[in-house]
Amino acid sequence: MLLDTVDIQQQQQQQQQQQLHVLFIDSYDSFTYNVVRLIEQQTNISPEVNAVHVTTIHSDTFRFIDQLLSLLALFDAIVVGPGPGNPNNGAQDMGVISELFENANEYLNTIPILGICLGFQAMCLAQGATVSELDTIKHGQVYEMHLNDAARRCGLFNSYPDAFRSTRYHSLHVNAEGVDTLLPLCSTEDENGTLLMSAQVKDRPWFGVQYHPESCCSELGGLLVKNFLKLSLENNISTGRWESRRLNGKFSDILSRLDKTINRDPIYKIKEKYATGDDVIYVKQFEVSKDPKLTFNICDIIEEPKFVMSSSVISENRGEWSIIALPDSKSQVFTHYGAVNKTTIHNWQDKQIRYSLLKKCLDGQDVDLPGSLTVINEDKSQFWITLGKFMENKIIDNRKEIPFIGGLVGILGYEIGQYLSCSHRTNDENSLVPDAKLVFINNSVVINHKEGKLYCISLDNTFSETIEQLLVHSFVDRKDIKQDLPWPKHLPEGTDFTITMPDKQDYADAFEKCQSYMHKGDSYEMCLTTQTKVVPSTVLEPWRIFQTLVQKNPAPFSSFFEFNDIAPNKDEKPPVLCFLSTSPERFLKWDADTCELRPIKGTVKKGPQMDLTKATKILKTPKEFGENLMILDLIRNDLYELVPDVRVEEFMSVEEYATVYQLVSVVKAHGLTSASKKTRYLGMDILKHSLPPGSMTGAPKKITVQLLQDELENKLNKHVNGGARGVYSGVTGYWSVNSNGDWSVNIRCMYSYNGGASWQLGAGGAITVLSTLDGELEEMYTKLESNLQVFM
Ligand SMILES: C=C(O[C@@H]1C=C(C(=O)O)C=C[C@H]1O)C(=O)O
Ligand SMILES: NC(=O)CC[C@H](N)C(=O)O
Repeated sequence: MLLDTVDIQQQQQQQQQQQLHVLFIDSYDSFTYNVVRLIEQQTNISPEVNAVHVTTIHSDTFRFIDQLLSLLALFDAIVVGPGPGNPNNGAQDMGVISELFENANEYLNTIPILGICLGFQAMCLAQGATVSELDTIKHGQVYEMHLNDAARRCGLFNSYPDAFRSTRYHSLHVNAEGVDTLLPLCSTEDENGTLLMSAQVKDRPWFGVQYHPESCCSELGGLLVKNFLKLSLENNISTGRWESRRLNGKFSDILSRLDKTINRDPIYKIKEKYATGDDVIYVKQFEVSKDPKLTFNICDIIEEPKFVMSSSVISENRGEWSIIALPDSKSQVFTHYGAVNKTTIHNWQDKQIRYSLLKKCLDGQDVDLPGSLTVINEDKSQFWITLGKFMENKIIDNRKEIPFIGGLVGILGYEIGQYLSCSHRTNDENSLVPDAKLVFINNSVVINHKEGKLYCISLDNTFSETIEQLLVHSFVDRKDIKQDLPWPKHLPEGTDFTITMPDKQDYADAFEKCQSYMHKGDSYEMCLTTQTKVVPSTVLEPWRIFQTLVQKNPAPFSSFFEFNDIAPNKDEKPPVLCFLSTSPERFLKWDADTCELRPIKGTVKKGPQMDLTKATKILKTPKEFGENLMILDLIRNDLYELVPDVRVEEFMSVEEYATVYQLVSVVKAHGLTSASKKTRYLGMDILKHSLPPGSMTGAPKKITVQLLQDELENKLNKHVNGGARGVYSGVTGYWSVNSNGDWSVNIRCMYSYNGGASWQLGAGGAITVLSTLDGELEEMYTKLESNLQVFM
């Protein structure tokens, strides 16, 4: 049946009528989207209202409160979210939020508001309560909440039991004693005494909770939100707000403009259908040994340049596959230099491109671009779009069961992530350091260790016959690969290494500063990292060092990347970026429809006195539990920002590695493909949005990475490139043309920006209020030693 325009308009109006519109004010927190989705998940608010639309803005989206006030008639309720900072600091920490609560006029008094943590504190402060530091701070700790009689009557806790458990993330607390306008509803007990956990502003539809209903360890968070929405609806009906809602066209315009104040544009539009690429793709499959050492045996006989993403230990769902990517003269190399906002694109070892010329381009000089070279002036956010545009025409619908069939492989450094500035040059040669380097691979050898299968794959039917024959001759149908790698376990004798470590006192100072930020409420967890520099007396081949590394520290994500992408020339030495890693940590893996993150947080050193049972006990204590929970909630937030269906699939498992035990959680997002066209994202979008990895930053991410970069690591690591983390703390992996991707966190790695003349090693760990200086120093040294041992 055809509907005429009037019918459509009526239908749209009805739909809008059945939706509540909530304005969420975010203070740059890392749990924001956990709350936003919790609100959106509430359906059946009443027989008439069955959906909620949330518009998220930042606390500084509007400079003046009047701009915000003029919009409030459009919304059915406001949620003021959690966040870093202290409400006593007013607009400096809270943007327009303080004024919102202080602006108590007749009109505002009728608007339903729910304040969470920081939002709750700001609401109470405006009523005359005090907000001050807790003696014993609680970050990522789960406590029992107790309701009082008033809670029973107010509706916010409708259908609640008397007690329930919820997560707390706060350094500050509210004391509302003697404040007549505040009605306490809920409290908890701990070393600090009895603490206010929820209150209502009397005679107003303003509520608040100190705890975090959205945490994955909180009980009944959804019910709290649903009750608030019900109360909001009832309030709005009785005050006439509901009737007077704007339902005209302007309303949707304003909403969609507000929705766009936070940019979540995908890096490219996903097509409905992709070509299969059957006419060009070449896949040849062989039976081989299941031993993961096979990868290294193979690497040893392939003399061509190669990038290796391999496993030296096989675990369930990790390290089952190894990839040997073979760049060739058609491979395009994408390099982004954040310090000068430039991206270069050129073919692998294009003989016409000299490094001296590339340098001139980067310095901004006007030169004719030779050969395949393109230089684009763009910042890092635009760089993602460049990658997206390039891949748009490469995606094919083929062999999805193989994780990698060709595509972009490489490294995304720490500073390419959000909220960080890139101004990264090497101390010694003052040369620019790339913030990202990715190479498009046509030819690869991909191995499934679980099934003992090897694939020679080419995207353009150019797989080298010589290599294929060599592989068949040496490995196919042979189960007897060399058990001991044919490599020596130690670096050649006679090489001396000068090792510069971070200064212990500098580390202690940075640790103390972290404690003070966390006590002030600016951060809940800070991943403080150090850099160590190693200069060998003679330059050793990176491959030679990798051989030693993988034997000494086996891990599911061992990577070898030597970017010889500029052809060597006798007059000049391009600064080759080398990256050797034995990372235990997956950051993000995706296929067309799902993505998985695997944050590691919580570390215990192995030793004669430490077995799995003991380690498990330690890893389940409040310190390690809180550390992991904070990052788990942060990761959920990173995913929830783009995808509505996010689940915790594994909760704090203990995993054993060569030198440590670690606490690992797994979070998955589902339904990437099934999302509506407007909200459809790729794994690469999720990667862009969630870098830098939460396990390397702490929480809340924005303020924490800024404090780490500008106040702490610039001093602590001044001996290495001005304290930039560079490739350390970034990610390494691939975006395959069959829509799969897998990226590991760049930890337990070493990297050189000068072809091996000097090496750097990063190591660190999350600091919380429960950390001790000695404990953190030991953790940092343990991680550092796991790779530094190669040189000792
Ligand atoms: C910072 C590092 O590791 C990170 C911090 C961890 C922790 O605090 O327990 C664990 C794994 C990594 O996410 C490192 O290894 O250098
Ligand atoms: N999670 C929060 O909102 C924390 C609020 C405030 N910064 C505190 O630390 O108490």
